[in-house]
Amino acid sequence: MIYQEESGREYHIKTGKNEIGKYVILPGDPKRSAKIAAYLDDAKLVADNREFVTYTGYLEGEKVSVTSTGIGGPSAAIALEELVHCGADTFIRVGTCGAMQLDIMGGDIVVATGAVRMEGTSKEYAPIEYPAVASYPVIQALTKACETTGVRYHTGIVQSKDSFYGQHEPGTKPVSYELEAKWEAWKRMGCLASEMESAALFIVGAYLGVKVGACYLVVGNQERKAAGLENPLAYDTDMAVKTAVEAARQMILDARKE
Ligand SMILES: O=P(O)(O)O[C@H]1O[C@H](CO)[C@@H](O)[C@H]1O
Ligand SMILES: O=c1cc[nH]c(=O)[nH]1
Repeated sequence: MIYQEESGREYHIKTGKNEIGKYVILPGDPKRSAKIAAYLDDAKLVADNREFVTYTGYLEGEKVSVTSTGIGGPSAAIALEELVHCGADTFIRVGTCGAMQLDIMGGDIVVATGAVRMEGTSKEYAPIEYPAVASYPVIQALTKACETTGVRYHTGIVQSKDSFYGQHEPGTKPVSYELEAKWEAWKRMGCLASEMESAALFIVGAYLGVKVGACYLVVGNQERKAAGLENPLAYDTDMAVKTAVEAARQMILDARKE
């Protein structure tokens, strides 16, 4: 890679090859990295550059890393590419999302099976006809983890976009005609929730031949609010974090049985 440092460290995430596990948990928020690392054994801070904060520790004796991706597809794609250079091959995004269907409440967990590509990054990797799909073993591990913890969860398609305020205040944007019409279409197609990184991660993961899945805390549901229904808000990501960590543990144990 043209910008790799002489030390072998990656240009943006500043990690080297033997510092990263095969399994990596990917929060968006850099402050979430330390919270996730607390669930690993013997976790150590490996690198802290820009939005990319990386810890590496162990689960069931297997090296596992955590790297934050920041907000949006561009930085998430960079993190994924550079982590793959460092030897990682299985990724779990753990994020937050806003629900779109009336039966989904703040505090629930959503597990993505795929993502609508209403963002720019994935279009620089694959033609728009190619679907952004989560990896089946990661989906399975995440749903099993939700069953184990007993959390209320939903599995299905999420929508990834670039503009947070285009989701929440579409009518204020000059392209409101497009944002509002498409939001209605995603809802009618059964999209569960909206977030910002998964489509890029699923497409870059498919291009690189690695496994990627995602789960999210539902912060709130603007559709419930619009319908005049109760709309509890939730900000504590701990259950989503536990779900992602348990899914990683599950995949590590399953790999040993094979
Ligand atoms: O909580 P994270 O992982 O950052 O995920 C969601 O929160 C951010 C927007 O508030 C976007 O990154 C979105 O995808
Ligand atoms: O509503 C939300 C909540 C989190 N992240 C988003 O992108 N949207």
